Amino acid sequence: MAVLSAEQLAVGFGDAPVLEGVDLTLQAQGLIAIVGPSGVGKSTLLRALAGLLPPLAGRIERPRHAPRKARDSAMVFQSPRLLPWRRVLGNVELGLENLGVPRAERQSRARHHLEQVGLGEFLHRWPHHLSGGQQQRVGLARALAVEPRVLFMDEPFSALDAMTRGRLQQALIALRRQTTAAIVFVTHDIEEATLLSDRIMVLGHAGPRQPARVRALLEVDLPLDERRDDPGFRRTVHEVERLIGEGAAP
Ligand SMILES: Nc1ncnc2c1ncn2[C@@H]1O[C@H](COP(=O)(O)OP(=O)(O)OP(=O)(O)O)[C@@H](O)[C@H]1O
Repeated sequence: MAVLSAEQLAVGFGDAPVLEGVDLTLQAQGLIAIVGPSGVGKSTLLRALAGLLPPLAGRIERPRHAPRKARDSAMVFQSPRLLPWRRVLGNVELGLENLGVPRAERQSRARHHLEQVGLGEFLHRWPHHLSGGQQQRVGLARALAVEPRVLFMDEPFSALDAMTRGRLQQALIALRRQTTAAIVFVTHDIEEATLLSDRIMVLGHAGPRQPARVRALLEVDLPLDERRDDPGFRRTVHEVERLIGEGAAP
């Protein structure tokens, strides 16, 4: 089921597009990774798709469904931006308060999503008593709790050490089986993109003073479990590296 579609989207600031010609359809339960060189417009595209930045051209459609106490989308950033004066549970309940969800339901939804990210034991901790990886898990639970149709993640694991990052990648792979949200995941890390996604959108600069373009949209047809061990994993990583390394787009 399509939860969002974009057609010939141009995004940028003022009247100058940073990126143009983006066609994209997001399906429930899919994960698309967006990769490309620094400054190509990955975060700008994410913000436009999330409705935080008006597109300069093109159309974004978000099919409407029956009203429910949920959000169309939620964001997870590099830093989780937790409220220091609220405990873990209170931080996750926050978005549900804004949706007008009654207290008992709020608490049970927040608990459920904290358990989902492996933090069932930490409900009453203060954020500053958590590690960076645990704080990022709280941010993820907070985003999941509003049951978004699309979950936007902007380099969510890039501030973490390699081991914590690996654990959170595995947590996200497990989560994909339990959520119906479509996930859009911006990353610099091509291995991470290949590990997590079923499609990879490669953005590329098209030339000096020209807006960037979509260079390729690859299908990643590999099993989610033990994906690194599949011979197709390296092939896909190399293919994406090659696409990013290419000069000007045709
Ligand atoms: N608020 C803004 N006003 C004007 N230009 C901006 C603004 N934010 C970003 N830009 C410019 O838009 C372009 C794309 O930025 P964006 O952050 O989307 O790139 P990115 O691909 O996410 O980069 P990185 O990988 O380094 O995070 C850059 O040239 C950047 O300087």
